[in-house]
Amino acid sequence: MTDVLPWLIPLLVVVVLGAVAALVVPRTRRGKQLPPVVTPPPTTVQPPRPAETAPEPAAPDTAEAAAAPAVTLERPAPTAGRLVRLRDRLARSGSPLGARLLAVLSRDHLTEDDWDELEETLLLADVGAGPAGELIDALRTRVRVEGVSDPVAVRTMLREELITLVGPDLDRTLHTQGTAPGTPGVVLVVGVNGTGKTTTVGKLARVLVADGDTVVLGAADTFRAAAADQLQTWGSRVGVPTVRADRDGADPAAVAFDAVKQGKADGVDVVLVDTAGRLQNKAGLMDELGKISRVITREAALTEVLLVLDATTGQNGLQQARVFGEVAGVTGIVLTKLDGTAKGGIVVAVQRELGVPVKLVGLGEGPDDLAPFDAAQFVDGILG
Ligand SMILES: Nc1nc2c(ncn2[C@@H]2O[C@H](COP(=O)(O)OP(=O)(O)OP(=O)(O)O)[C@@H](O)[C@H]2O)c(=O)[nH]1
Repeated sequence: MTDVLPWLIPLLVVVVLGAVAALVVPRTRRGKQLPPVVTPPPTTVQPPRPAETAPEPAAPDTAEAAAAPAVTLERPAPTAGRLVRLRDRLARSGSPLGARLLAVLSRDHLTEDDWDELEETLLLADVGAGPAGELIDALRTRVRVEGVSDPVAVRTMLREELITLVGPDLDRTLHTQGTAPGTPGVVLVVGVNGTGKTTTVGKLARVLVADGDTVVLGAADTFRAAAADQLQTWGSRVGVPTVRADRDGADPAAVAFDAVKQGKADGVDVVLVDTAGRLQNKAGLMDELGKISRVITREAALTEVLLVLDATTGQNGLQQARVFGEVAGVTGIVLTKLDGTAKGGIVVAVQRELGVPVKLVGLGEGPDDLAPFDAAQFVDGILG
């Protein structure tokens, strides 16, 4: 017996420990310590990819270095003064308008034909009949009363009247601040396909990052397969994560909801949600955008609904604007591709059409070619 005792004691200890473990583990599994069984979520948060412009990593010394390539984030250009910086683009796009107006107004003794020519120039630049008529009336009155003739005075007069037409007092603030403590501002970006929505969301993320905000992107354009990749690349360049669906054609409202939820959980300042741009019938559009808005507002208030319009599409763009204005509760307009058109007058027309101010303008395909809109700077741009 004394020979067996040294073996028996450890054996007993092992048996007792085994019994205790058998009793405790199942209980713990039923309790709170262990995570619940997780079903795969419909969306995933994609951390920023290494920036495309990151330098090629040097040959790594260790396996760890190879697994973690250096990420070089881009530093977006400051937003202050962007429109002034991009003024040459406007001057190029608007010069026929500005130059032609000035040329006619500088003539001695303006005739009826001259006034007709002015009106036609405004109409060709998509200003719209109503606003064009108002501008002509205002200019006629001033020419009659003030007898303006010297070129500098003519330019000043035209500048003042154009600024009045564009609306210097409209509130063009981009509402990106959450309305309740702990909730992000939520910006929903809508519009017809190809107008530049995804690009605008990417550029806007850079604007916000440049201004010191933290951002999450929601890729709710689940219709175009490449849109989420495109958005994720934009975000990656400035260290902004993208919430996206795991499969094409997923419910855009679910993605929008998850993005806002994620933004709230992460305590970010702003969530930007990109949407699909197909213009089906009005009822379908209304259903889809309505559902997206409804599910978002379960998590946080929508602080801005931006309608992206392509400035080169003229009257067609206005027609689209009308439909989206009716169904999406648009609070601001982004006018893209102003660099590619001489029809800067669309700024005036679209504001009149929707009763909503232009808040941002796209002036090129470059990452920082999006500028906050300002009436005076815009007019200076088109007058050259
Ligand atoms: N010149 C110029 N091109 C622009 C501007 N904004 C966007 N684009 C270009 O317009 C094209 C379409 O842009 P996207 O952002 O893919 O358009 P989208 O509205 O998201 O399109 P869908 O996803 O199909 O709905 C791209 O080639 C952009 O580079 C701009 O301000 N100026």
